Amino acid sequence: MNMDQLKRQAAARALEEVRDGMQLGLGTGSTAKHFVELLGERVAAGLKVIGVPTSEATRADAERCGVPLTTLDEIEHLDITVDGADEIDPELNLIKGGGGALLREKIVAAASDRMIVIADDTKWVPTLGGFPLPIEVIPFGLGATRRAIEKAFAECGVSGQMAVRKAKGGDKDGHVFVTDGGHWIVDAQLGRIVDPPSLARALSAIPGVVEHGLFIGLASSAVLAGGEGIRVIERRKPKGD
Ligand SMILES: O=C(CO)[C@H](O)[C@H](O)COP(=O)(O)O
Repeated sequence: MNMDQLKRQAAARALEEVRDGMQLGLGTGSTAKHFVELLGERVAAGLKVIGVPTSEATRADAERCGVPLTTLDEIEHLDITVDGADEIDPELNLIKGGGGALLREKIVAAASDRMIVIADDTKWVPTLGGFPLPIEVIPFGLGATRRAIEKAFAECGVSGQMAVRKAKGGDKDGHVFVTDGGHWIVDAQLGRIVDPPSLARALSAIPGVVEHGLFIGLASSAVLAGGEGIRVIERRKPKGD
C-alpha cells in the first residue's frame, strides 16, 4: 500500500466517528483532503453535517465535494476537527504548519470538543523537532522578531537555522510564501525539541509571532495508518492540559 492509500485509510477511520448533525473542523493538507473527499461522499448519501475549513484550499475542496460550510462566527463550537500533522509525539503533541495553515488550524482545533489527527505512521516520532518548526510572523520588524525567537530557543535549550519560507511551484514559485492571513512563515530546523510546552509558551509571548506550529494538548486522538494496519492512540490527559 502506498503512502496516499495509507492517508486515505486513516481518513476513513476518522470518518467512522462522524455522526449526523455534527459540526466539523476540516483540516488542511493531503491527508485532510482525503477526509474532505470521503465526507463529501457521505454527504451526497444523506449525512447532515456542516464544516469549518482551516484554509482557502480546504474551502475550495469542500465546496467541490459538496460539504456545506459555515464559520466560527455563525456557530459556537465544533464537535470534532479532523486534521493531519507533520509530527506526532507520544503525548500527542504535534508539529503542524507544513502546509502553511497553522493559524486557522489552531483556532479551529481549539474551538473543537475533540481533535482527531490523521496520518501515515511515518509522522509518529519519539521527540518533536525533526520536521522544521513553522512559526507564523508579521513581516514588519522581522529582524527583531527573529532575535527574540533565537533568545526563546536558547532559553528552551534548542537552536537551529531559521529560513523564511518560499512558495514552491505555481506562479508564486520562489517568492516569499504568504499565509491565508497575509503573514510570513519562518521554518526553524531544531532537530530535537526537549520541552515542547515550554517552547510553545516562549514563542507565544513574542509580539511579532502570530502563531507557531506546536500544538500542545489539543489532539484528543491520533489515527495512524501503516503497513501493519491502523493504530488509534488516545490522549491520556484531558484536552488543554
Ligand atoms: O499542518 C498542516 C498544514 O498546515 C498539515 O496538516 C500537515 O502539513 C500535514 O500535511 P499532509 O497531510 O499533507 O502530510
